[in-house]
Amino acid sequence: MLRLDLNNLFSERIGPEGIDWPAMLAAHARSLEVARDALLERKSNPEAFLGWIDVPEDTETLRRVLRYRQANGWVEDLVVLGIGGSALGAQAVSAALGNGSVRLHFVDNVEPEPIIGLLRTLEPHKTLVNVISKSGSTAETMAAFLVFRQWLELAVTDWKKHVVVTTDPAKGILRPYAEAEGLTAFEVPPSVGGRFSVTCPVGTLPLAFAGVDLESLLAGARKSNEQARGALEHNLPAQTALVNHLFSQRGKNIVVFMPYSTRLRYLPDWFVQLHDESLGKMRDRQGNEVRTGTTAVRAIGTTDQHAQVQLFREGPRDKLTTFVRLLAPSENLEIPAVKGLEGLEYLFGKSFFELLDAEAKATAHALAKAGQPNYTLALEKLDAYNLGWLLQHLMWQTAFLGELWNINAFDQPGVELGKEYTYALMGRKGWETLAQELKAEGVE
Ligand SMILES: O=P(O)(O)OC[C@H]1O[C@H](O)[C@H](O)[C@@H](O)[C@@H]1O
Repeated sequence: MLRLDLNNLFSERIGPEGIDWPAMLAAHARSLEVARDALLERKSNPEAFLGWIDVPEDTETLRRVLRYRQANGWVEDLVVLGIGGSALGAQAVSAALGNGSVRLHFVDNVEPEPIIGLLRTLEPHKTLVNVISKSGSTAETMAAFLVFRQWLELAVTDWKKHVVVTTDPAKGILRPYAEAEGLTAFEVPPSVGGRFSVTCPVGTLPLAFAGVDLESLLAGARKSNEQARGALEHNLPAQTALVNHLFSQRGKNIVVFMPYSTRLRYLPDWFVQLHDESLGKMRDRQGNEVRTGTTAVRAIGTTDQHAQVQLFREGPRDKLTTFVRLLAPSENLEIPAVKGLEGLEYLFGKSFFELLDAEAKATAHALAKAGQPNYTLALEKLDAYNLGWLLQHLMWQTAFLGELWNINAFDQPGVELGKEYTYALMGRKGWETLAQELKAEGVE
């Protein structure tokens, strides 16, 4: 169950910047319904990149992923070679819900030392390498694959058994390679963008090895679909999209995303890509220069109360904070009394979850008292169903915002130039002219 607490957005809590929620919801009801209908209408067009809506209904692919997991019980270490949307979802969910049966490692950068260190620890015979790239050509992922491919061939006789590919069904360098070498391969559906791909094999294959209950993860995602299709008063993603929209209009250009959970420590990283890469756009759908976007900032409660809350409370009023809380622990831990530490008697006999929950409520209220708007998404507990629900909720929220802001939330043209400069600096064939231009500009 996902519950929304908007109290710290209302004027009785945060003063003049507060909103009259019933009035705002009524005033924007039509535009939210139009947005929802537009998204549902466009989703049959693969070019609209709305395939993530229906992925949680695709039980056939899920069954194939689970069969592959079943057939590879020998795996003790799974190395994911992927970056951005090809790594962040599986990293967030496995950190939250992985049961440790298989150790997951994420190679999502090209700093050499961590990769060398990982290679030194791995037992090749017990290692499966899942190279994941929607485009099938991302430099970092391909460089890592070249190293791991050679490492396997030198170490084991049947290296092909130790590689599984997740990429576009037709495009890119990886797909023809997988076919030519007869490697097991899964698909990133063409209609699903990387940052929306956690419920397709990009996420579910590593998560199957991490021991995550994938049926429940997808069932939770379907629950969010149900809400997004339903009446506005139950449409939580439309509501949180409206909150983000209203406060971006009030100059809150930063959205802090702060789960009160160490197990959710990588969720903000996944959300940052989803939010920033979807909504930070130069042009609207008609090509007008608009430069939309609010900046997502990672934070974890209670930890970052001791690092960032000073700024969140007393700094500029340029932030909207989203808290994620759990309504119940999966396990709990009692705080014992200790003789001689009577100054801590307020903790004696209490539980860690009580302290976590108190700190979450205290921080949210302290921000509200300083006129800093914040709202809370509360999960019944941290399990696959509720996390799947939250992930799909945040994807819908992002999609609704893209509609409200009249932008394409599903492309990322802004990342291309950096890639082209990289090709030029690395001496890639065909990029010689650009390399010359860079040299003339003092970049080489
Ligand atoms: O999955 P890939 O094609 O390797 O892309 C990995 C990532 O890099 C791209 O440049 C985009 O910024 C991301 O949206 C994407 O998730």
